Amino acid sequence: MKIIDVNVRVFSHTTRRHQDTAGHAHPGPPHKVNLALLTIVDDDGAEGYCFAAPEVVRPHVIDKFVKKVLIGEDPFARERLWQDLAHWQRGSAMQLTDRTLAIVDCALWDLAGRKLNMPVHKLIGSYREKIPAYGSIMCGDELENGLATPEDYGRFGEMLVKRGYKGIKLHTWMPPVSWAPDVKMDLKACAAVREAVGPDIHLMIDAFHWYTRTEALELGRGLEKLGFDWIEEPMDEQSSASYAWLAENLDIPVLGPESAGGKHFSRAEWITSKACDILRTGVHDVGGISPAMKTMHLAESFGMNCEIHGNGAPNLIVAACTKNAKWYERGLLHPFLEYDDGFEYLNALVDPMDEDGFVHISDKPGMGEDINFDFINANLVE
Ligand SMILES: O=C(O)[C@H](O)[C@@H](O)[C@@H](O)C(=O)NO
Ligand SMILES: [Mg+2]
Repeated sequence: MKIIDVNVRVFSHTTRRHQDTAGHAHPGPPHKVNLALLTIVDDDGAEGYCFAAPEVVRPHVIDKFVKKVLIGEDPFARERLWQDLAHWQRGSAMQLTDRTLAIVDCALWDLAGRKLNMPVHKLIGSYREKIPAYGSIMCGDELENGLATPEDYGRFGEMLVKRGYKGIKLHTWMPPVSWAPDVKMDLKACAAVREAVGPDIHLMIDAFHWYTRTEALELGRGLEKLGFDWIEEPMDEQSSASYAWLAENLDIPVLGPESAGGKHFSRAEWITSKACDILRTGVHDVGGISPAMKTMHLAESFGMNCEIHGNGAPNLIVAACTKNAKWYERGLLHPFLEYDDGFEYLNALVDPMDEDGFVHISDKPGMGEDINFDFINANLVE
């Protein structure tokens, strides 16, 4: 078996999610955005797919790196192909990113599953068929009755509990919100949600990513009084020493890193430097399902949980195949958006959640995405 082609289709679809200047999502009017579908084809005609931001799989990256490594190779040689791509990163002038490695790794897993008519989580070795989800709320905003006040967060927390969530994570207010960041307002929003949902719902925070050590300490101490499960990314994750200081000075578990580079290698350093109590990984953060699984196993070896960043089929697969993730991050959520409406390019949600707050893992072949190829091919932009 050999890979004979790697191609990218860019298509447009309609969404009400808009990105702010920090890359965080907020609701807005329907608008068209572009998305890419990477396809890897082998000489039997089997195909594997993965969705990506178009710039992550732009022609330069595909032609100069991905095709050079993959074409002519065995599609089942995922580990060697990942290692080969990873070794091309250093000389790529930062053009070959972990995001691209993630897309390629996922598409290779998808090809294997579709070819063998097996779901990927069973190829890897399934641990569970369903997992509890926490509702991951969008960053705060200044929209009337949106997420503009602590009371807005409290009301939305109540709505999420009624939907079945047993855990809720707040992303609080950050620039470009005019008056953000503000530790005291963060704590007011957290207190309003705790008041609204009661003591038995698990609560977490993912705060402004650039607080100082003393601001993060003030936030953490306040969360301890509110019985939060963890504090996430309150400071720049490029300083693991700051997180080691914070973890030393707080009782509430410190979780990370999410956005720090370095794949599973840097996450090993976060463990040995005691920079976190709960580790974090994410398929798109560490370069694919394969390195995300390595990160989960690394954490397990140290008796640690590792929480997985982000929604979507690849992250759900990692959660399905490991014991030491407590949650699936379902989101991002907002009072003005109906998450269960899904997307035009998928015929079904990849992460349906029952009324008890469990997301059920698909047994469809591959990554389990029911892709609407007719929609994609009818909305190509390039
Ligand atoms: O834009 C981001 O930083 C992410 O979407 C982030 O808001 C969210 O996914 C996250 O941090 N989850 O933990
Ligand atoms: Mg986060």
